[in-house]
Amino acid sequence: MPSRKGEAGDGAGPALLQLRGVSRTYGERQALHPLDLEVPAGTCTALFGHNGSGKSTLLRIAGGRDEPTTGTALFDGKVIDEDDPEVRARVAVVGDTVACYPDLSVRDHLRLITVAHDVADAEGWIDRVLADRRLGGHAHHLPGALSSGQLQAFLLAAALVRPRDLLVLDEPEQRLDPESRRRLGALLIGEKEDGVAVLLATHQADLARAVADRVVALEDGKVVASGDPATVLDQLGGHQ
Ligand SMILES: Nc1ncnc2c1ncn2[C@@H]1O[C@H](COP(=O)(O)OP(=O)(O)OP(=O)(O)O)[C@@H](O)[C@H]1O
Repeated sequence: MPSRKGEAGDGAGPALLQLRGVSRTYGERQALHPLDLEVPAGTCTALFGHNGSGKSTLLRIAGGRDEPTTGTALFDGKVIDEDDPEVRARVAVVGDTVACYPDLSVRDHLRLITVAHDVADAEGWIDRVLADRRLGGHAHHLPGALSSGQLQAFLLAAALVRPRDLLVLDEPEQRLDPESRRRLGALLIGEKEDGVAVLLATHQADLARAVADRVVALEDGKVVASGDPATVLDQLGGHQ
């Protein structure tokens, strides 16, 4: 992966991501009740829950794209602020949209990201990430010409051509075919081996079993189960 600007540590110190008493209210709606969550470097936590259970809300806070109504969200010991250059440099977020320029190709988008993050040997990284995501034949296409699964792979590629110590992903398995899903699992295991802290929301129990060290189940914005994947997923019936 492109060299990181910060060091993730060896996992022995405080967790890279720490949420303490974090809640989020939208008007009258309590999307998240106060919760604590820690994701150490080199580990993966998977959020599980039905539509509307609060997963994306939690991910937005963890990625610095939203602020908690109460509580504190810390990245590497500092309050997460999207405008903090360190957060921008070290936290990569894979959401369900990307700010696309309709006239720029897939490769040009990825180039812009590598320039912003000062990545050495950018073209080499871009080629590798495109090939790994099975987008090699689409480098010169415009985003509007991608299928929904290819667009999902492109969103992932945008996070992978840049350095990162925390990777936040919102249902990255959506719209991927079986081979791309298999590669996604292998990718996330590789991220952990590289010392990256991974936080993802998923509806796919198999993915959580394969990559997560911890599963947190949410229901109506509350944590209803938390622990090792086998225990929590069995408790949930393993088929949410
Ligand atoms: N910007 C917003 N304004 C008002 N309510 C919101 C907003 N964002 C989310 N909500 C509400 O907060 C609750 C949690 O939504 P959230 O998107 O976090 O759920 P989710 O678990 O990610 O769902 P899904 O699996 O469908 O993506 C929902 O009831 C939703 O309607």
